[in-house]
Amino acid sequence: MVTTSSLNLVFTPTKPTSLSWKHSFPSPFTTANCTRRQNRKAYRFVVFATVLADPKPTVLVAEKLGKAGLELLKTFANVDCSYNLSPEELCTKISLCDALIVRSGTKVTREVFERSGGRLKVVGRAGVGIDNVDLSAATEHGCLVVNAPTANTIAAAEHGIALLTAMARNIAQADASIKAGKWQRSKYIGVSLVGKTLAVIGFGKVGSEVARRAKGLGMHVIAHDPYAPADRARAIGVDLLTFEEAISIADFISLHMPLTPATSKIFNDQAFSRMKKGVRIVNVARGGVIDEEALVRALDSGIVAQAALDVFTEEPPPKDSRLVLHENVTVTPHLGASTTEAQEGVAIEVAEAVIGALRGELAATAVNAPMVPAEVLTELAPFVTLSEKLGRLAVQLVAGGSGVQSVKVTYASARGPDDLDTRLLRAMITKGLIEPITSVFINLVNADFTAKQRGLRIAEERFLLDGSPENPLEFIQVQIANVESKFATAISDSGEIKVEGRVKDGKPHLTRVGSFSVDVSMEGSLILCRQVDQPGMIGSVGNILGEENINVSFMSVGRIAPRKQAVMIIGVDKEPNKEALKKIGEIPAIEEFVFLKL
Ligand SMILES: NC(=O)c1ccc[n+]([C@@H]2O[C@H](COP(=O)([O-])OP(=O)(O)OC[C@H]3O[C@@H](n4cnc5c(N)ncnc54)[C@H](O)[C@@H]3O)[C@@H](O)[C@H]2O)c1
Ligand SMILES: O=C(O)[C@H](O)COP(=O)(O)O
Repeated sequence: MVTTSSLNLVFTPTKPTSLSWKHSFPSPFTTANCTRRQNRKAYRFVVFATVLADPKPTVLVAEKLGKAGLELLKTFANVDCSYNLSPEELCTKISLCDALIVRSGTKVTREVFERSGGRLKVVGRAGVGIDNVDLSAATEHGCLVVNAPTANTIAAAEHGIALLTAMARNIAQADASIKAGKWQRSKYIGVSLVGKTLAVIGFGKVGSEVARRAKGLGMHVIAHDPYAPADRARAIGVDLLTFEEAISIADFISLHMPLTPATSKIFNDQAFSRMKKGVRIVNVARGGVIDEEALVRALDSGIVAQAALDVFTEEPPPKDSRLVLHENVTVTPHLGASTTEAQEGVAIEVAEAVIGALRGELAATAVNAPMVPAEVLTELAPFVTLSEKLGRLAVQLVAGGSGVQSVKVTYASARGPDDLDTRLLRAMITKGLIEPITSVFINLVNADFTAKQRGLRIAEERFLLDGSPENPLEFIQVQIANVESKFATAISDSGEIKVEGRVKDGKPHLTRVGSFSVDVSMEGSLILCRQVDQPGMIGSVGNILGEENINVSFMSVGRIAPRKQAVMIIGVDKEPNKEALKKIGEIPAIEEFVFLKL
């Protein structure tokens, strides 16, 4: 069975390679089972290797982080805690940093990535919302973004409930009144929650915890979330409705979705006009999901009786903000995640993720890389190495390399397409294809972007084999179409450069070049020769290399038939000088040859 898809990945590196892994941090594959604090079974990601001159990386912590997280970071990195940096100060410092940790108060803009000069490898968001990080720019610059998605969930849910109850009983206003010397019992009559309908918009981690707690208060809870599984809602006794249905029947609305282009100002004049008169709104998500001027109009007209807000479009909001000063509005300064417990948890969660990413380990909380289950990664590890080497080898066979635009990758496997996740392999082939001909560093994050930018199209094919699906792959074939080769032998009968490899005893092997079957371990550097098949060839080439003190690690000959043409592959420990290569080319029986670095 053959299926085809074009390159559509965001992703990358993995195991150290001689080009990309020059520091002594442990390999991602030997440390894959890093411990995570909570709920970490789900997914891990292959991140990347960094090239660091200083054995210790530098982590810039730009906002206050819990002590335990800082201590953890200090065991691994030089930690620079510089709070309240101006945008310009951040951009100036960033070129000296391998990682940056922020909360919601720091805008990590495109300029930050540009000014990092490629050194910034990971941005850690000590919290959930990543709307303050320019994810596209991070991806384009191959910078991983990780967050701390679970440690502040309960704190945010509790804050939502605190605002809900405080708003319903006018706690903040009554407190201010009594402190101003007044005693206004009839002014601050509240409303009851029991039996009222609460619409939770965004039924994720925080939303579902709010729903659970609101049910405990005797409320009827409904929710809207286009992506939430119905069974999760059912399990808590919550009906999932459309946006219009949910907002039109609710007495209270609590917001818990991320700020995205789709949710920006979703609560606008039109939405408010559909609500029940006297509705009450809580927002501990993001200020930007509400059109704040429209909310002021809705409060003035009485459509919205009260609002309790922890988040604002601009933080801090302007001192004269009509919304903040409105008598029916209760506000807190983005305190949802601000409990001692949550901040310690978030700090550890983000510190672990950042350290793991800098070590090149598999990170569980990446937000701009594809999710690949840990067990898949472990199984595919040797094929990951093979993929990169095949890409690296194939592109070096192209005459003038940079004209590569159309690549076909064939995966031969006894597994069905659904049982073989090839995203990692495809990215490593991309890495192998692009890195030798550019100065671009390719990793899990930017492989897709870089390939697209270069107009490189990678089509994937599955070749379904009979037999046991125990081994994920039998072989991988990389073909480059519409190019000339500097080693004509690598061109297959159908006109493409073709190389094929397999994993043998856990090691990558080159098993085909063009139409020739070969079998060599893919290590170090290779000399590929096409020659007339005759005795003494191995000795002739070996002598020339010996004279230059170049160690030969292996030799392999593949031939069509005795005394006809053969392909000889010689593994060498270092690059022969020009003179030695010239002498090899002058051996009469050698028709063509090429030197390749793996
Ligand atoms: N105030 C705070 O201090 C604080 C603390 C934690 C989280 N938050 C914010 O709360 C929000 C939720 O956090 P979380 O941890 O529950 O995230 P989450 O990813 O677990 O949940 C978000 C949910 O929103 C849903 N969603 C996406 N688009 C939607 C749309 N158009 N309409 C309705 N639902 C939509 C998603 O499907 C998801 O289920 C985020 O914006 C986060 O930044 C704020
Ligand atoms: O998205 C979040 O995690 C919260 O908004 C918390 O933000 P903070 O880290 O700035 O408190």
